[in-house]
Amino acid sequence: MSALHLDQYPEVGIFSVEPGNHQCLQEGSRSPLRDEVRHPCAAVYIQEDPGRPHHLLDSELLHTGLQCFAHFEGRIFFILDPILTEVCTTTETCFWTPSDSTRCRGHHPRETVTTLQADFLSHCKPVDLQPRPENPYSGHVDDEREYDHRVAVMQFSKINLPSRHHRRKCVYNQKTSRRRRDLALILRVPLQVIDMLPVVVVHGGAGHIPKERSDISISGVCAATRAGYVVLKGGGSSMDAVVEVVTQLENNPAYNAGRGSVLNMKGEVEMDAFVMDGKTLATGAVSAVRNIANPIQLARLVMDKTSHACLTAEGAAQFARSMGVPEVPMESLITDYARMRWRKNLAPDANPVECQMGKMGTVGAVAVDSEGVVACATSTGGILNKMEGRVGDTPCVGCGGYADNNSGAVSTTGHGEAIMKVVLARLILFHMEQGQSAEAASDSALAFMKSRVGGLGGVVTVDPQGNWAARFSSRQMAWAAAQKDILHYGLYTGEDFTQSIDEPH
Ligand SMILES: NC(=O)C[C@H](N)C(=O)O
Repeated sequence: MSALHLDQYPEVGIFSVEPGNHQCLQEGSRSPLRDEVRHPCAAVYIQEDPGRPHHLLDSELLHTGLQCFAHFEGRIFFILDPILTEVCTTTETCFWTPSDSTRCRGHHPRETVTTLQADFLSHCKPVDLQPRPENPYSGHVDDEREYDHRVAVMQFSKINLPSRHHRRKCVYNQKTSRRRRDLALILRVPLQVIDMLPVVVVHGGAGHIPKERSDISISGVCAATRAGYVVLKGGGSSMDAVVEVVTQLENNPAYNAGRGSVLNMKGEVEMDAFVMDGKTLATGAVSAVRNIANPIQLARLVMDKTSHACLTAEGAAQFARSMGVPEVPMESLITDYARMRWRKNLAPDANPVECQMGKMGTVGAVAVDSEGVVACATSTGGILNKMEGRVGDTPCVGCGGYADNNSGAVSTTGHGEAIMKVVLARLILFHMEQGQSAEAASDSALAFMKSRVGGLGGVVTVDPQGNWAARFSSRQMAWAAAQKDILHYGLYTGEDFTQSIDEPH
């Protein structure tokens, strides 16, 4: 029998109710995931498909599933679908089919299973789960995708643990797993995930937004947020969603990213962009790139197509050419507004601080998809009248953004030099790892940046469960978030307007 290598499937694993509590694991379990238990997770019960044979999964997984049956107290998800057969097709051993009743004879406690099942179900309430965008096991199975759409998830409000007697039977069944009828597959899915996901949170830059530009700033982030949410609801990944959002904002001349970027000392556009995938910690960045409409897409190509984390200036341009990314004239990226601000800042009586504040408008997004994978994307033209070749915080890992499924994702905006000094995005996730909420962690890191280095900025933050925050220490930050078909948005501190996601802004 070919074994299923659990470590290849980060979403399949053993878990305990409390992070760090391994008591529910079978003694002597050889699971490679044994030490990776960090989050409260969901257990999944897979009912047999009446029409199909089940195949035996790796017996170790069966064992751990049984342990879960015996020890998991409350709050369990069961998937009533033969999704497991997707996994099982990698193995040869036939497990059980309803027609194959001989295998249920004798020692198989059929009634026990049925009773347990009825008992479980009587304490279940259905919860919607989005069809999974991509079959995580698709490398092994190609004809089973239809099952994705048949997943029904039940959340327990209360569960009666099997009696000792039942447990003993289960243990027996571990040894004779050919006769087992019920399989438990355990997914590392935080329990709250089902309700709160997917979610996308977007910013259009922290700073001081002139009154006449506040409406377009807000409507732009709202429109981009909706677009990102559509991607997520359609089963797209969080990475697809954040890249879509940022691409839209780069194309919108109201922001300091892509078209609309601020100009450097020489009156030219040089842009930075960054993406990060929380599942693998893969990153991609470009810095000081010119003549490209969507630096965020180039950053994603760096992540996907190279073994590097960041390409800069001419090297990035060469890479873009090799990838067939079209070059655009710099003029097409420069708006009248950007040129006006640049000139104003060159005037002898210009107040450089005031001018800097007026031009903020870096864009960024974080998202968690239905699979619980987090991602971030950030793109900027940098700061006004910067020196040629200046690289800001945006493309630096942990500064302009960070994404890690173990803690969350952040995209930042604000004074890049200050953000780099405190490694703002990673600092926020550090606070979250210490137990702070997304909101509290964002506030404390921003407060630290202000007090320690005098820097102002803003962030959007999510945790893998879908809790999110849009926080800033600057006067304003255009932001929006979409979750549970509701659009949230705001510009000044304390604002959180809501409307249905379908309502035009
Ligand atoms: N507006 C911004 O967010 C600027 C960006 N953080 C930079 O310093 O490059």
